[in-house]
Amino acid sequence: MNNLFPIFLKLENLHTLIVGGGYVGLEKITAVINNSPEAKVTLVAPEIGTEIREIAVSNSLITLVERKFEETDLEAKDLVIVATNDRVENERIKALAAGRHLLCNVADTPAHCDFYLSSVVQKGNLKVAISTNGMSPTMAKRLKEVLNEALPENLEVAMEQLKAVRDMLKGDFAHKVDELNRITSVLVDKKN
Ligand SMILES: C[C@@]1(CC(=O)O)c2cc3[nH]c(cc4nc(cc5[nH]c(cc(n2)[C@H]1CCC(=O)O)[C@@](C)(CC(=O)O)[C@@H]5CCC(=O)O)C(CC(=O)O)=C4CCC(=O)O)c(CCC(=O)O)c3CC(=O)O
Ligand SMILES: NC(=O)C1=CN([C@@H]2O[C@H](COP(=O)(O)OP(=O)(O)OC[C@H]3O[C@@H](n4cnc5c(N)ncnc54)[C@H](O)[C@@H]3O)[C@@H](O)[C@H]2O)C=CC1
Repeated sequence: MNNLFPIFLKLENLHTLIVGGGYVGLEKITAVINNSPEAKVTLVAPEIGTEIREIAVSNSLITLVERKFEETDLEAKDLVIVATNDRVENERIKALAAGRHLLCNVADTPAHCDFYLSSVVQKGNLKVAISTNGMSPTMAKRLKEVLNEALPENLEVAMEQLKAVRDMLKGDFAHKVDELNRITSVLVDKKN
């Protein structure tokens, strides 16, 4: 049973702190920017890898802070991703974040995460997020590849057309729902 509650965040409205600038820090900032190119991100670490520096050079919304984490880094942040190679420090940062009611992900310790990052299938406006409840990130990555192949490319056109119908439909909410269900029933009708 997977009890995680999935939501889609508008990271451009939030300020995300990433602690750690190594391999995992790079993975996490890449995931953030690929999904939300206008995300406001501050990354703090004494050693910041060249790939992260390159990403930051071309993105003015990313601030790099080249030193160890300090508690004041949590000020005015909404979301925290902790990815240092110091487990004890990761745990301390998580506790400080919790003290401020900040949502926190600790890359190497699922038990200390308030949220997990997901594997993401993107087709235009469609986005499918996958979680294995932390059981196997590799399975999530593979399923992403399977779904990416399986989902048709023309979904974007279908979504645009449905949006046009949706914008056009007058009447009450129940009527709209009925009409949209009727038009899209072909998607779920069993063959024969
Ligand atoms: C719990 C979670 C917390 C979190 O990080 O948010 C977590 C935890 C851990 N990951 C570990 C390892 C790996 N993680 C990946 C990859 C991804 N990990 C991601 C998410 C999550 N990873 C969350 C659960 C997601 C879920 O519910 O399924 C993805 C989906 C999203 C992302 O990170 O952006 C991204 C795939 C993106 C994509 O490509 O689609 C790979 C594979 C690879 O890199 O190719 C490996 C190596 C192989 C392996 O172990 O499977 C370890 C052991 C560390 C160690 O051994 O030291 C832990 C800690 C532990 O499990 O104890
Ligand atoms: N969830 C996941 O997907 C995975 C998690 N991990 C775990 O993530 C952790 C980090 O791994 P890597 O990025 O490969 O390590 P790394 O050695 O490449 O980078 C560590 C980074 O943490 C920074 N750092 C160390 N102390 C700090 C402090 N006090 N404040 C701020 N930054 C600090 C370093 O400067 C460096 O930038 C490890 O504990 C590892 O077990 C590893 C693989 C996958």
